[in-house]
Amino acid sequence: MTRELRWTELADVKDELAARDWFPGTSGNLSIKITDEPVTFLVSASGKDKRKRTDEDFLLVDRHGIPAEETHLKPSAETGIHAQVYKLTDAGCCLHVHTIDNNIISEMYASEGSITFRGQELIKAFGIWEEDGEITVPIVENYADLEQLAKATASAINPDTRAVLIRNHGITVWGRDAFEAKKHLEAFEFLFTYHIKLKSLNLFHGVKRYTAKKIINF
Ligand SMILES: CSC[C@@H](O)[C@@H](O)C(=O)COP(=O)(O)O
Ligand SMILES: [Zn+2]
Repeated sequence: MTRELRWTELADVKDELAARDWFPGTSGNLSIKITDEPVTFLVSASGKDKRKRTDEDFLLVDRHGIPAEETHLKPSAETGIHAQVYKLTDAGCCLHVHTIDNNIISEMYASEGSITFRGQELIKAFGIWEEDGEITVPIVENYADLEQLAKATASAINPDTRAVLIRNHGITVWGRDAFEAKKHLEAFEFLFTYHIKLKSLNLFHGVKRYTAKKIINF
């Protein structure tokens, strides 16, 4: 596929995620691989309003995340994380979004260092078809030093990893192509929202039961 087609593909994904309001306050970044050897990829320019579609949304960078061509554009501040994902996985596209739900999950399970989902139909979106299939998302600290953050993300990635949560920051998720990366992102966000809602309901019913018992006791 030509670079122009890949650009359009990534711009279309960006529009779809923007329509979900997954880029608040210029947060988030996206990339798509262009060549394999050596690795080059298009990455979103830093600080842009990702809801807008322009000719300056992406720039080409090398495997280290350094611009591969003369440009006045600055690659995303988190390009180093994308570079690690391309180095360590078979990813063809990598997406990073900040949502309230992925932030809540990252904070709830930060001390455990990961969250594991099981018993959910949507786990099949990750190509896991076993009856008792499960998927684990590692959680790393949100280091202000972006090189350290990229290293922490890299060390959390193993062959089964499809995404990494950064504590109170967001998710970085990938797939072999743009379609798969978006599918994985949507599936993870579904699992996060489901988990938070179920936990809130349990909490609510727990409080109600507790209150009822107290009233009876009085
Ligand atoms: C404006 S808050 C978000 C940023 O600090 C960063 O985490 C982010 O996701 C976007 O950075 P960017 O450099 O535009 O790719
Ligand atoms: Zn971010």
